[in-house]
Amino acid sequence: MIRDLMKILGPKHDRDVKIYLAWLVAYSLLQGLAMVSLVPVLRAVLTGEAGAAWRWLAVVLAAVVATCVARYQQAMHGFALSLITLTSLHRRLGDHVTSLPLGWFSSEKVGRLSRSATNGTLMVTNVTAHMLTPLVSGIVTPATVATAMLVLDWRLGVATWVCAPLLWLTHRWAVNSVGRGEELTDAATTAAGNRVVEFARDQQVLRAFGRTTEGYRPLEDAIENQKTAGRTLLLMAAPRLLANGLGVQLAFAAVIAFGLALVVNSAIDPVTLIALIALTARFTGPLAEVAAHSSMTRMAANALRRLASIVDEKPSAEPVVSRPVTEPGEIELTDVRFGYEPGHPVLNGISFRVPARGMTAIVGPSGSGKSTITRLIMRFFDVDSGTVSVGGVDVREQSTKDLMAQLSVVMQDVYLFDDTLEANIRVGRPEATAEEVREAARIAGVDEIVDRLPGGWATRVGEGGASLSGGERQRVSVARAVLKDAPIVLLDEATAALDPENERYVQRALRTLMDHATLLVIAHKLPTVVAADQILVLDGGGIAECGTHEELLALNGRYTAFWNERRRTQGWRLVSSEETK
Ligand SMILES: Nc1ncnc2c1ncn2[C@@H]1O[C@H](COP(=O)(O)OP(=O)(O)OP(=O)(O)O)[C@@H](O)[C@H]1O
Repeated sequence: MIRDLMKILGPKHDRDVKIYLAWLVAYSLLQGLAMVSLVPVLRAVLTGEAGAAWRWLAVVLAAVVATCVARYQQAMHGFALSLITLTSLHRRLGDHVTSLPLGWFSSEKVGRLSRSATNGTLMVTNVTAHMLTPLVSGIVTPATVATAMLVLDWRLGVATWVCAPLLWLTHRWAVNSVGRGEELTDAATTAAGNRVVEFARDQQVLRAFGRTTEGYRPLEDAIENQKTAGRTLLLMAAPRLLANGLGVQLAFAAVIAFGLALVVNSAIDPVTLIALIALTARFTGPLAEVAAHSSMTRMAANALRRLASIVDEKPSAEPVVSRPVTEPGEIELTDVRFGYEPGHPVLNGISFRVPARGMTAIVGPSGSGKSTITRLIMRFFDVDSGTVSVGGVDVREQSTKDLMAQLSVVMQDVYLFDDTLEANIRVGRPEATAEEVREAARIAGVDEIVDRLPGGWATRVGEGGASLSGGERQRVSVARAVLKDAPIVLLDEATAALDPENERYVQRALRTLMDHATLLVIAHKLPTVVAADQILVLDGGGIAECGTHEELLALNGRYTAFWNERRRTQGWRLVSSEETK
């Protein structure tokens, strides 16, 4: 738990944690000593030695004052650490997450991150403020008392130490069951949370297929799993926690019974026994408190471990020195093998070169790995073997900043921030002047959207660009690429037909981009394919054919089949629309 806490707070706060722990241990030790010093007081009172009683009372007082000072110090340091956790953990998580490879961001991981960043952080804030104190004092104070018992009466001391491992074992047994149960409920809660988000996001599809009234099976299953996990936690943990509390009281009773047996056999005088019973009663208090806090402590330990596991995730390997680009605008893949999961290769030793300037189109059946190629070029994932070079240099030898400076990306799923159109275009190059932003907007046809919006340039576009149509969002994305003016543009052409107006704007912007950039297009439309300087036909994890449109048609192979298929589909559409007029 402490190791995880240090990990998530970072090395900068190691010293703060150590000072806090030192005060906490000092407080727990002093608390034990204060309890022990009560024994001679009691003994003196019971035997009527007034002078000794006053002397020992002074010792008790001194021990109590020292305990209070240590308690105050540990509480203040604990609260200070809590504050540090609250203010710095989100930043630390944010900084770390931005260094992770983009392949890490699956919906399951993002769901877990969001739960850790909210509930987890609150839980961790409580660790130093409240939770560690009963845990540490619940171990150190009884250990101090039990050691002192050895000095006061070795037989009762040994009896107390014999109980300790048994108590520890029942405690671990109870706490581990809480931990396991909590892991199950956390996984089930994360899954249910993800399903709720999916249910809300996909309302359009669900309603279109009438799936909202009869219920959405995956969500119902996830909620049912969550209930089962909660019940399992309760059934697993409650009896064991009860047994743990009972164990503490039984140990207390056993030590008293043993002491009484010693008195009966005249091995110890009754006065000492009464004093030691008073001490044993104080001894069980902190233990009972550990038992009472054990489930919360275990949950906090799990939250700490989950946060620590995020901080432990390896950032993308960045080179010590980023190698400068040697062939601006060029992309080359050499014998690249890659799969998302071991044993399921997507690309099987693929090699091709995209020369600077001009347009290269990638075509191929769905699932053949077209988008995967663009992800490898952007280094969202690292190849299993082979090399991906951008600008003449292996992407692994370039810093993310240098690599991304060479690339503009226009994907099908355009995400817009809930901000103005201007701010959304400016994402392409934040330092661009207002004129440059307007010029990029004009080239991509965004100015025409602005004219129609009630607030003009100042209109907010809603979360994800919800107030714009798909075609309009793509125009904004193209404007970003125009503004960025990177030497390479990766474009995933929209599969859905854009209306002629959007199509015209997007094509015009692409021609502008092509004037001084390399265009690598995942092409879905025949005019784009025909206009390409080079066409790569992807199939079976490799390049099946490569050449210009004419060269590939002459081969009469896969490309010809693809071409004929697309023309037939397009022809069918034309006829169909004619007929409906
Ligand atoms: N994040 C991922 N994790 C696991 N497998 C994936 C992931 N992304 C894609 N795949 C799998 O990799 C294969 C290639 O996917 P990719 O998206 O590159 O195909 P594509 O040719 O772009 O398809 P489409 O034309 O339908 O977009 C597919 O079998 C797909 O299921």
